[in-house]
Amino acid sequence: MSKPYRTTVTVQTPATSANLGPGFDALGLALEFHDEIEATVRADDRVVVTVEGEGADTVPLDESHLVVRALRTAFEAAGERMPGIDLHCRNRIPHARGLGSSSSAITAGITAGAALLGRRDEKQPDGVDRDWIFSLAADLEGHPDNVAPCVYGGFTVAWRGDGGWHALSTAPSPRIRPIVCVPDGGLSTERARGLLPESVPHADAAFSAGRAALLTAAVFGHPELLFPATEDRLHQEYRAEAMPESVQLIRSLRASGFAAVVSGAGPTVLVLADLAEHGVAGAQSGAYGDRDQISLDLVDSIQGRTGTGWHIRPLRIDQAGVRVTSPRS
Ligand SMILES: Nc1ncnc2c1ncn2[C@@H]1O[C@H](COP(=O)(O)OP(=O)(O)OP(=O)(O)O)[C@@H](O)[C@H]1O
Ligand SMILES: N[C@@H](CCO)C(=O)O
Repeated sequence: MSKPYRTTVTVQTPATSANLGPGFDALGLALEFHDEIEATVRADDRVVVTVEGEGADTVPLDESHLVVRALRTAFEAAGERMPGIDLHCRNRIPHARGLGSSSSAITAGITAGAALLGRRDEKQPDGVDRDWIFSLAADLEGHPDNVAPCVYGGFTVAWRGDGGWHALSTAPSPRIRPIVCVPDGGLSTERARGLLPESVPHADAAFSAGRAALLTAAVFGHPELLFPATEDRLHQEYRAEAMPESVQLIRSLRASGFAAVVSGAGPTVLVLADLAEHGVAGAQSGAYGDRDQISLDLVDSIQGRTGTGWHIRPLRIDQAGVRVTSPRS
């Protein structure tokens, strides 16, 4: 017999940027802009989907909708029959741009399922069972580097080992300000993964392992090392033919000293700016001057290189990950 479900839940999920240069399929960062879904149990068995914002004209509204698949995954994992549901999606994360829209949809659906089922982790202040959600979401996505920051927030390292998926989430240095340059056109992760070779030269693998290790040090205490720490030889060049403008922009930004990388599978370009480097006196001691003004100056400076067709946005790092905003615990 099925449990009595909660009737309505609202869930927010952050955008994410994966890879961060050398951390292919492992490193990720949660960004402070969010999708939101509201799921309400219906009296009948129907699933009714409505969408506003990004993807409203393109995503399917039937059982193949990614959030619905994720909801179903949560109910099946709990051994429960999924009830009929009214699902309303407010999408702000653009699709197929390298900002983790699919991980956001998957995480939102599984979290809503967990909340409707009344599943809780009593060790967490907000009761959200993030480990359970992360494990199911990483299985559905197939790689964990967007899902981990989406679920846990902050800067994450994720991997698969004994006992399944694992992730470590930590707060990066407050000196780091992510700035995204989002183009109008998209590129699916599936296509971008199809461009990767079966194997890479040992020297390139060694180079990338070293840079990924350096990046974790840069993110925590040494943002002045972000420029060398974001060099990659595992994926960006192999995918260049599918996003020539992004690769061109990265070259131009790096030539001017910006730590610029492809965000996720692209084609968005992510700049990891060190506010101390671009800021005013006192930056090293933690007083970075007017952070918002520095960000605007950086945007101006980046805009000078992009030309039209790019949306440039300074963002804060989301430290919370997925949230059940209603009902609150
Ligand atoms: N909110 C959503 N609702 C339904 N489907 C979605 C949603 N978000 C993403 N999708 C599906 O996922 C696809 C995009 O996923 P894809 O993995 O290609 O890119 P991404 O997740 O935006 O970028 P990346 O993985 O590089 O960060 C969309 O085209 C759509 O099919
Ligand atoms: N690591 C993934 C991130 C995008 O989902 C990739 O680059 O294919």
